[in-house]
Amino acid sequence: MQYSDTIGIPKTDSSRWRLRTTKLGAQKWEYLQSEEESKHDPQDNLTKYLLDDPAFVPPQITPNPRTVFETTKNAALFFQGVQDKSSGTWPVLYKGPMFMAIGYVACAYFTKMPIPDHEKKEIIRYLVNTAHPVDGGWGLHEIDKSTCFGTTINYVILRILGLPKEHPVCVKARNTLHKLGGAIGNPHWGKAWLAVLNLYKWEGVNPAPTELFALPYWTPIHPMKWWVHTRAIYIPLGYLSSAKIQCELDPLLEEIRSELFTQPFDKIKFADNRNKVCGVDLYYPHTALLNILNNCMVAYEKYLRPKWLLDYSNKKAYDLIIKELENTEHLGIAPVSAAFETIVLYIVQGAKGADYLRSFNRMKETLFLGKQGMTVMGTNGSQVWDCAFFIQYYFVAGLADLPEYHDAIVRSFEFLIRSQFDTDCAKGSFRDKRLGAWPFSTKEQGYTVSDCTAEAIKAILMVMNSKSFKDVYNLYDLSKLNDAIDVLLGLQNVGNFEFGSFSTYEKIKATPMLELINPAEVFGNIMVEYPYVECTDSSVLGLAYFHKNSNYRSQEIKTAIKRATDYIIHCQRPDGSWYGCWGICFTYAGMFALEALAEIDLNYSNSDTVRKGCDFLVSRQLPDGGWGESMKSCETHTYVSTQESLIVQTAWALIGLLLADYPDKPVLRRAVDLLVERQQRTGEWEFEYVEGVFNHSCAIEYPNYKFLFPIKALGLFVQKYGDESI
Ligand SMILES: CC(C)=CCC[C@@H](C)[C@H]1CC[C@@]2(C)C3=C(CC[C@]12C)[C@@]1(C)CC[C@H](O)C(C)(C)[C@@H]1CC3
Repeated sequence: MQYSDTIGIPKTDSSRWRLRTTKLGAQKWEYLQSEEESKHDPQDNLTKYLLDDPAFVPPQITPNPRTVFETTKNAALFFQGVQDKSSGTWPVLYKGPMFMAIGYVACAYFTKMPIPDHEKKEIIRYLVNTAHPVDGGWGLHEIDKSTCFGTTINYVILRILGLPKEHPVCVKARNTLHKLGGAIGNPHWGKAWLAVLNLYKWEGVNPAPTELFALPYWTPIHPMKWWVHTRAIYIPLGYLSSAKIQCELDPLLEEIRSELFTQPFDKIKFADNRNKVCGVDLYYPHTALLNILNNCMVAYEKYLRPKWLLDYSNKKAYDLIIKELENTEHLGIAPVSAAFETIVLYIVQGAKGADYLRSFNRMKETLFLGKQGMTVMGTNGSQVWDCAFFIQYYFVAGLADLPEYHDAIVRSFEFLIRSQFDTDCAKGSFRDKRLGAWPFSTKEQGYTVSDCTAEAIKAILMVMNSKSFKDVYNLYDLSKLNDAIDVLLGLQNVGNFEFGSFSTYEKIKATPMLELINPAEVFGNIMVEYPYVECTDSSVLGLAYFHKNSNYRSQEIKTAIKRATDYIIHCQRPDGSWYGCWGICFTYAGMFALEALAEIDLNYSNSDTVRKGCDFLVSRQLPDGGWGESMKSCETHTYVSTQESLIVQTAWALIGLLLADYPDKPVLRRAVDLLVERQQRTGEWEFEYVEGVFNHSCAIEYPNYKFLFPIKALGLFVQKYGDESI
């Protein structure tokens, strides 16, 4: 029973939903319109699992396991039982950020594209179920306090989708918004969405001039040297803000205008509030430099900007959007930029424009349904990343050679093969060579990620090295991994910035000083690429595993590994920890770093770095034998424990310690016991707490982690100490 049920919020008939997937991993929810259709097209078991339907039939496992390995096997059986067999992936609701759905809803409203009733109902239901239980607002992410940004945009969604102003959910959220000072205190992206929807005036939004994109590339601050996400957002956002595009005003928008602010809309001096950001939202305040630049830009836009230059630079921005769509099969890199892009396409091409229609349609692949309702995910999924882990961890855990796991591994292996990039990006799109690499989600999304490439290389090789998989050797031409290695080697930072490290999508191309002009206010470290210890660790693992299997670019790989591991050692904090940016937080990074160091044979007994790393983790073990780290660690850059230990983090710590050859076995056994105790009778582990993070301030769930990491941890334990009874 969800909260929405207790207050009578309508919902769809969950038995009518079908999850359609493609061989390339695209996932789309479809709602069957009649009982009749439903009969001919029965709902599968995976969908029932995803919707928490009691009719879900869990896979057959050994009842009452007696040993650690039996426990591991049961978990492994459960997990492969919820694989989507046709694609070889694990579709899951990749949720957490609360600022994604506004893009889809605003884009549909702006372009007058109807949102079907079943989507409307479920999006409303999701928001009702995720509203803060006390004040009814929303934050930046699902476990955040209510913020002006989260509350404003999600309130606007509810209103646009038809929840009346007087509905108690709206009343409660609105009161909270007003207590936060009203929508005037929105950060830059909030203000921008409101301005696009004509619920705010562009003069109250700091400028994002497209002229930047007309600069010659050699300028050190050229936006195409920024982090891929930031530039992908600022290209269309720049277009909309430079051209001051606004949705047609209608009676509903006029009503919403009168609800969002603490003063009448017409009395607000928007221009005076460009820099006003509600205190609870602020994570990354403006620097004095940014304020000066913004003031100059405002003056420039008002008095100096020649029309021809505006047209010229907006045309440049539009061309870049078209290239982005070409490179991503119209998906765009992620939902925020995709929504802004789709509005620009509508402006330029009109309601019948082919690119607009295709982009709008593909946005639907980021919508995902769960038991709380439907929302827009952080990306179009986490398919490649999960598959690469799945294959590797079943090998590491000693499962892959057992016949019962064979077919699931083959399906994922085939998915990874299909997902390797086999084309490069369009000329003039400022993208590096990608041929041979892998993305985080799907090949169509089109963006190389360093660690995803490295983990996929390792997974592919494990299958190709195993006698048990002789039947599929012929499916893959191993020389294609050389292309992957070329891309990966090219991603290492070997210039002035953070020598030896790896970043996410590209190498660092511009100075981190650009963070001084980070305009987003709610995120840290978004302007350029940064070195990430986890990306560096995975890259070491991929390179080292490849190196053991091939002579290709052997010397260069050796050098790259040396440089990367030196970087890992160098970026350890004095207390022995590593700060993690993509998982929570020190535990996640500790695991990856210890694994990478184990790859070059550094362990507890021969390395100070490893010893300190292990001692740090062990010092955080909770009395019940597990680990638990709070999202607060990411925000404050200081280890903050949760009260209860958590299975995913217990598994992370256990993996790190096992791979580092930590000598005190009882410490490890207690963690194993905790994982065993928490396992359900079905073989699964239940969701406990969000696992991931981005940009220091936003939490995001990785629903497959609760299977992948405990399976790896338990399997490693069994490999090392034998199969102990539980
Ligand atoms: C602030 C902005 C631009 C919001 C849009 C959301 C994206 C930036 C997020 C959503 C998912 C996300 C956290 C992701 C990553 C980058 C940023 C993403 C795409 C990467 C690929 C970075 C490298 C990481 O090791 C890992 C592979 C785990 C993640 C996966 C998800």
